[in-house]
Amino acid sequence: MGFLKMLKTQFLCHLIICYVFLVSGFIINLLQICTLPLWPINKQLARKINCRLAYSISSQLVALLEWWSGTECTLYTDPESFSYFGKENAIVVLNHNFEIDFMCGWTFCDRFGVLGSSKVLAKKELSYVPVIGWMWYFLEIVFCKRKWEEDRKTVVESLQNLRDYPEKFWFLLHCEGTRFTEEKHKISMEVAEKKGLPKLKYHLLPRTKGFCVTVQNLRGTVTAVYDSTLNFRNNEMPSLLGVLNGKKYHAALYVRRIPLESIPEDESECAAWLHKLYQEKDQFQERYRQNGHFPGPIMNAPCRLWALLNWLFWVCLLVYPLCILALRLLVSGSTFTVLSTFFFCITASAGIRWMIGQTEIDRGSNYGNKEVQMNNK
Ligand SMILES: CC/C=C\C/C=C\C/C=C\C/C=C\C/C=C\C/C=C\CCC(=O)SCCNC(=O)CCNC(=O)[C@H](O)C(C)(C)COP(=O)(O)OP(=O)(O)OC[C@H]1O[C@@H](n2cnc3c(N)ncnc32)[C@H](O)[C@@H]1OP(=O)(O)O
Ligand SMILES: CCCCCCCC/C=C\CCCCCCCC(=O)OC[C@@H](O)COP(=O)(O)O
Repeated sequence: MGFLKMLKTQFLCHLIICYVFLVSGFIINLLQICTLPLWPINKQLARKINCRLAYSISSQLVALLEWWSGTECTLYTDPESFSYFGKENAIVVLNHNFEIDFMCGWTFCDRFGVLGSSKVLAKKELSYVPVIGWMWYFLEIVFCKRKWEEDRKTVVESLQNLRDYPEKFWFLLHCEGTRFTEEKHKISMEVAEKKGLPKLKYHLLPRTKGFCVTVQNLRGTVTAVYDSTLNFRNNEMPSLLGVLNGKKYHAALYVRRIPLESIPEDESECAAWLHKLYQEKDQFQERYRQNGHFPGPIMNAPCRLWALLNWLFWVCLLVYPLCILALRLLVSGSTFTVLSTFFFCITASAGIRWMIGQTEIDRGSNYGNKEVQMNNK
């Protein structure tokens, strides 16, 4: 094992990375709070500032993926679609099988300059996660409880809010609503059977309501749907802990650009359209499993230096005071100070472990684990 590779597995390195992420994150959350008085005066300026502040947080995870773990993210798409990326607002439909799919998504957002403003229909629980969840309030992320009767009003309102957003954005939808597990897959295929829909091998049955309402409310604001299918080479099952340990993964993303005009306006036709889309996605996954690549040429979307520069900036700013503090602590010799610092570090580590746990499928929700009564919603 090379020295650098060994260094990346060291707990002390992880502690420093997490410390930088947490402290910089809290500083940015605080700055975001400071923008509150600006919202009623100049909403568009407040939004633009918050996009830049959010970039400073989310790009740290991009830097971790690209520069620390060296993960390769390959983009399969046609040149025509490629020419639109980053130049228009779009709805991204992505499969939800991997613990780091959000990091790969963010990486592509960064490559096309829409990372700060990227949006998602996220489960409400994520809004309580420190740093990222709090940052999302200021980005006007759309949250849902995954209970349609309760969500309908808030989701529509949040989507309508985005109609005058001043920055180009991608709106991410994991239509499966939860991450793939064998158990959830079995149950969702029972639902598919009852609905007379073809079975899917690699996806859960998509929930159509969120997609239809998004298309309805963002018509005229977004111009296309990016049907995106993600997989990893050699059945890799990547994790955030793996990335933190410097493990290199190989992601492949296949993107088809579908103009929004071609998506039916009628709700049941729109739902049928989405089911057909997932049947096609399933075939793409099958081909990837068999051939090791997606259809379409590989397009070169190079990673940018900004994520790394932002990360280095925070490291320089925050690691020096940490060293001074540690040194002072050592020379102070006060048992009380040493013990309280020790307990503070343990609590912070437990906190960060809990945050990482949010990305782990084994600790995922029970949503989709039981079949919801059909026609009961
Ligand atoms: C060039 C590069 C291109 C792309 C780059 C890629 C990506 C980058 C883009 C942007 C990045 C931005 C941000 C990323 C950062 C972080 C994101 C991370 C994660 C957050 C994601 C989440 O939190 S996912 C969870 C929350 N989101 C969703 O659930 C969305 C999908 N869900 C819906 O749309 C739902 O409809 C709903 C949530 C709106 C409502 O939920 P509800 O449960 O009430 O659903 P439904 O009413 O729809 O469900 C009932 C219908 O489902 C049938 N049913 C019943 N049981 C099941 C079952 N077990 N499985 C499947 N279906 C079932 C039931 O029969 C009902 O059917 P109907 O026909 O009657 O509707
Ligand atoms: C710079 C390095 C920083 C290292 C430390 C990182 C600490 C962790 C940071 C952020 C954790 C929160 C990330 C939130 C994104 C998780 C997205 C996700 O995948 O949510 C799952 C949801 O879709 C479905 O949930 P279920 O499958 O129903 O359950």
